[in-house]
Amino acid sequence: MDLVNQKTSLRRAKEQVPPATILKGRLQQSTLDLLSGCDIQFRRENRLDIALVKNLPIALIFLPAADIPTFVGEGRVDLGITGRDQVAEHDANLAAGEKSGVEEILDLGFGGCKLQVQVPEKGGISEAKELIGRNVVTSFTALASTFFAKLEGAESSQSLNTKIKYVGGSVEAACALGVADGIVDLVESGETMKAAGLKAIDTVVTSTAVLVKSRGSTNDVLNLITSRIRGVITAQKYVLCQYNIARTELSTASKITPGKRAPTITALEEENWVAVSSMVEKKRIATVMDELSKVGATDILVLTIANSRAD
Ligand SMILES: Nc1ncnc2c1ncn2[C@@H]1O[C@H](COP(=O)(O)OP(=O)(O)OP(=O)(O)O)[C@@H](O)[C@H]1O
Ligand SMILES: O=P(O)(O)OC[C@H]1O[C@H](OP(=O)(O)OP(=O)(O)O)[C@H](O)[C@@H]1O
Repeated sequence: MDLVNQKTSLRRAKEQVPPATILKGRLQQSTLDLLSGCDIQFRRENRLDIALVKNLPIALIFLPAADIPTFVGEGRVDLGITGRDQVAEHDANLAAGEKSGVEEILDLGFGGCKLQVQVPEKGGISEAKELIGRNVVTSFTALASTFFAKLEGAESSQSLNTKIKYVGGSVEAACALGVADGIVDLVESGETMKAAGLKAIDTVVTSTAVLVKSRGSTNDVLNLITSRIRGVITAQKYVLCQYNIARTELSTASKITPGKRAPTITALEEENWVAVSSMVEKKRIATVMDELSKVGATDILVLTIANSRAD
């Protein structure tokens, strides 16, 4: 990668367009989809980790998920998208009493995984406390140290008996290679863990992708982007449910579909009947439709929400 060009364009972009948002790696595709839903238009040159947005005064900087909390925390960029696990690791590295510069604004709902303590399936260890004083390998040394410090009742992670060792990747191989008695690693589908003959015995952090901002940072563009992202996330999470119901059953039906604030009720030409329109969480919609049918709702329709501006 041409670092000189990259640094120069980064400097130029920062001078021209201060607010920036950043992303790279595993969470990238979902993030790009999200930005596209927000109508944030940009063209990324081949091999360049910075892109100027065409229709807003911002630059996007593509960085590894683990580095994003540092850049956001130090106020070098205003907004970031990364895993909550990475923010937690960054924060666990802060000195005692030091306040994190990273503030979570929004759970983005994708990139779900868990940072878990894992041991060999056939090794006889079944609780994390049995690893005290032994070797634990991880890429998340700060979170693992804090976790075992708590288990040990240690004053700080400096006085730990458990030996926490860092490796950058293929953490799951550490037990089989005799480097570790247990590991602390991310689990999504669980396939890597299973293939390595490991089992999870505890959870350190549950994570999803989050939108973070630099603490105290606020400006119109930042608020605009946050509001657009919130709108797209809400639209993805909810559907619009419409149905007709006899007025006598309205209060029962409204309890089934209370909406985000309240359902919209419209009178029908037919006396004593109303039409109801309400946002319902997508994952609950089948059950909600069953319940509505049971209380006599008719013409139940479910509509996709393309976008939204709602809190
Ligand atoms: N199965 C998974 N393994 C690792 N990370 C996952 C998984 N599922 C979701 N994530 C989230 O993605 C983040 C990792 O993103 P990151 O871009 O650093 O990793 P990557 O995809 O390995 O890319 P890179 O090539 O830059 O290392 C994690 O911190 C976590 O929040
Ligand atoms: O539960 P799963 O769906 O199997 O995903 C979890 C695995 O994915 C990640 O590794 P990655 O593929 O990023 O490679 P790495 O081991 O080199 O970090 C993570 O460190 C786990 O090993």
